[in-house]
Amino acid sequence: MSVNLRSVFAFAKEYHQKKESQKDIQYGTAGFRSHADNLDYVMYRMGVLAALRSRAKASQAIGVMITASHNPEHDNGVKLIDPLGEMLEQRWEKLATDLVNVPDGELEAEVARICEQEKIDNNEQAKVFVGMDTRYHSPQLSRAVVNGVLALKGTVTEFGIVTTPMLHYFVTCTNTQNAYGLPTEEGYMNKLITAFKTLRGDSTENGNYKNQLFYDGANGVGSLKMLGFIKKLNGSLNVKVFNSNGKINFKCGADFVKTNHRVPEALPEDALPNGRCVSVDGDADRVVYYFTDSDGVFHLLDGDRIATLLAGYLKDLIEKCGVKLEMGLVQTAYANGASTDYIVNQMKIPVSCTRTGVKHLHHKALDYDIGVYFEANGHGTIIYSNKAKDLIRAASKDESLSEEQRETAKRLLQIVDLTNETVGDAISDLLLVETVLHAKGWSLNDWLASYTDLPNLLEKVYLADRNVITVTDADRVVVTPEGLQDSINEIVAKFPKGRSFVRPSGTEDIVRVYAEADTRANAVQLAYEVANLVFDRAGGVGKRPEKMEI
Ligand SMILES: CC(=O)N[C@H]1[C@@H](OP(=O)(O)O)O[C@H](CO)[C@@H](O)[C@@H]1O
Ligand SMILES: [Mg+2]
Repeated sequence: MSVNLRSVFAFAKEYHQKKESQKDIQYGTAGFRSHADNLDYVMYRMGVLAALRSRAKASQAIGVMITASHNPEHDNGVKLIDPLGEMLEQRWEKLATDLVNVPDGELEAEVARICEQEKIDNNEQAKVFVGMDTRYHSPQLSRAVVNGVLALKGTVTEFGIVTTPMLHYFVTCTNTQNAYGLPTEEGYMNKLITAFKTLRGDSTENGNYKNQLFYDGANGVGSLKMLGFIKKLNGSLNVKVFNSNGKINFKCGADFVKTNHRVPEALPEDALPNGRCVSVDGDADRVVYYFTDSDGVFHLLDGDRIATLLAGYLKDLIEKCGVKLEMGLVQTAYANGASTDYIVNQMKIPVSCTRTGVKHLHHKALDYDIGVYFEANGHGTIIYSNKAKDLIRAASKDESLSEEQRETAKRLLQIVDLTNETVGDAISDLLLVETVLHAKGWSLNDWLASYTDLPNLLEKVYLADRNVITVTDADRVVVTPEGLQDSINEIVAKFPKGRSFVRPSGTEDIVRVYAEADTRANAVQLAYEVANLVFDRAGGVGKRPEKMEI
């Protein structure tokens, strides 16, 4: 079979045209994201690119996930998954951006250019996996991706509606010849549930830990899949699902809860007070915990908190079974300063800070034998090196160790199985958190007591062009406009424990302002001053940023 690149253009011109009015878009923090109406040609071209990527990677499977995660219902998006389940290599993000932005008439030449540059033989097999979230426009956009792959004579496997982490998992399983697990929904669920049940044993309650979880599915694929899990969990974890049938992410989901610092709509009455609640986002790769206490006060346990809980527990198990492994924790600048302080000074675990976006965290976490990485918004996982897995496996069989040490090593092996190492996975993460809370006999209040968050705020500022702001040093320092960083520093210096930074979002047309300080009033004032400074110095549009309620 020989592939005629002209057909890529002919197909596009006939069925997936790019209008001349389409503005350039960029492969951002998590792929392309936009209003669903603007995405047909983007999807088609990403199908083309995925086929090319597969050929460039010795015909291994490449994933294409259609989702706009935590964005509103009218948005959609697409991200590519590399052979080992990682996010697309950054060099190819640039190719993706170039391919999407050329006019139809230049498409054939652009594809030829990529083939030449990347030494791609279009007669090789191309294998592409496609998955989508529950948005009503996802099936239609999925057709466009499939057509893109077929235009290049690749083969497509459609997984239908799946969470983003499930598709990452399927890609990894396939490319490891099933060593990581079976690339089916059944295989994924069985792997997690078997490990979870083994870790939990017969008792489902322990100390302050109660076997009842309230689960906000963000009206997305996360609710659908959790309903499937519940059947297989057989009561080993009681989960009450809510927000399973409405508008995706609307007044619910992990992003809503984290950003607004309040419970989602439709929280069941029996979750109050003190019920253990959890929210995932629209594609179920993020998770946050929360509860409302007897005085009606809301408490959030976010990604920073999850990272400390999991890392602390792993550290204890590793020490107990006596294997020598270096563990590290990776955060972004959005991590609460109190969490970083706690990890470094109390837990004595090394911490690194990377740019926003899990691909950066994941990459850094690979430097450790065991790398725990989480964004504050609840997106993260744990990765275990082969060395770590080998040493733990050897310890589980080592007759020179005590029975207790061997059992601890076995427990660690189950924890490894319960982790979706390919990417942050809300369901796997929550099963890990439940396992640790259960083992410790902790309520959420016990967990909350480990450290106290600094009051913090995340604000949005609208600019004519958000890209006038460029940043460095893991997003913490503004490079342009010149002088802006000095002015931010002057404001920050006025607030005890003050910290604030500014960066353009990679998923929305906004600039984000983060602020934290010793009191809520100070954090609010700091965010307000920095947001207005950015508005004035960087070309703000629309209404000036207002002061958030205290
Ligand atoms: C402050 C924040 O939460 N930013 C999020 C958000 O990215 P932005 O580039 O900030 O829009 O979406 C990303 C994808 O889900 C996620 O990785 C990241 O953490
Ligand atoms: Mg998401």
